[in-house]
Amino acid sequence: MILEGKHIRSIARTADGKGIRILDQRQLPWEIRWVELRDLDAAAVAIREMWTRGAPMIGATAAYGLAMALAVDASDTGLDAAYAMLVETRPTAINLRWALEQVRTAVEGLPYGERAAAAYARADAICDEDAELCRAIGEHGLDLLRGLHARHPDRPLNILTHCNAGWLATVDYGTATAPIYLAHDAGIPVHVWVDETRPRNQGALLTAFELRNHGVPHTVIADNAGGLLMMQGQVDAVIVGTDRVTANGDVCNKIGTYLKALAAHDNGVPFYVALPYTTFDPATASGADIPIEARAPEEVTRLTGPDEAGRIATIRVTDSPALNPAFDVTPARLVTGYITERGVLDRI
Ligand SMILES: CSC[C@H]1O[C@H](OP(=O)(O)O)[C@H](O)[C@@H]1O
Repeated sequence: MILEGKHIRSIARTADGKGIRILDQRQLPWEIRWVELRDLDAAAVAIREMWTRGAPMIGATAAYGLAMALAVDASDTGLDAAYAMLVETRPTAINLRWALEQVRTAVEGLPYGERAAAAYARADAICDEDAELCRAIGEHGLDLLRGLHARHPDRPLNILTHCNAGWLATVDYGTATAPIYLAHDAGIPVHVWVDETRPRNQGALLTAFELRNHGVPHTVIADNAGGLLMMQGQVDAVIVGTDRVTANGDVCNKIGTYLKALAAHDNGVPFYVALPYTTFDPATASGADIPIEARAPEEVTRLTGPDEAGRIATIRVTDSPALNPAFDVTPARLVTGYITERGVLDRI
């Protein structure tokens, strides 16, 4: 999306076409560091260690990771080994498995010498498709926000979002942010309450960075402040992204999303989930069946970032044991609607 005044995507092929170029999101917003991933191992590390993250972005990176692997070993054994390594990097976002299956289907049955090119082509198409899907999510979400703003045209529309479901989490536009960007660009005054999103602070670090670059008014809040704001009538709608929506409409998303949905339900605030259908997983019956990624306790017990002098420091939040589930599940009954490329749906 907009970065340093230019419209760019969050992932692209390297100049020689063999690798990919992504932003190392661990350094944002303090440093805009583009990195080149040039083989399978680099792609796996980047996903597992969250250099790059967000369901569609994880899928796109994995797709190219498989292509890079096939450029080295296009045998069935090599394909299976690369697939297994990539699919194990993060268990929750369905886009990872979906994208790997797309590439595997595109190459299976081809002569070994044609597989790498077919894999790169499918990965390219996944990126182009994702950008278009997210733009369409934005268009349908724009209609929704236009209607919400018409109820009180005298003041900005206040949207609360959790984590980062922005263009950094996708190839372009984002999912939850796409309607926000399009509404802002259409002249609808919109303000965003940005949940900091402990423990990795994707909201305070990444969503706030995106909104600043796009010129969208926003305010970072502690995760625990959203309920009060809703009770005070300061939130017109909640829009979040998702890592997987199951057959019954349950929504898996960053830890803390469920608590926002409960507060929204209790205060009559509409709660929307924005997703491309590539994040819909009809093969999983309900949220109870989704593997919830458990990440390192140190993400909770330590904080790392620049001090006032710009020196990177790590502080100890606590020396006690910590539990760090990365996602939770919001039951479909708490979801007002799903903003998709096919429209805003009251059921998926
Ligand atoms: C558009 S998918 C965004 C989704 O992914 C994030 O998870 P993570 O930062 O761990 O990759 C979060 O759940 C976002 O809502």
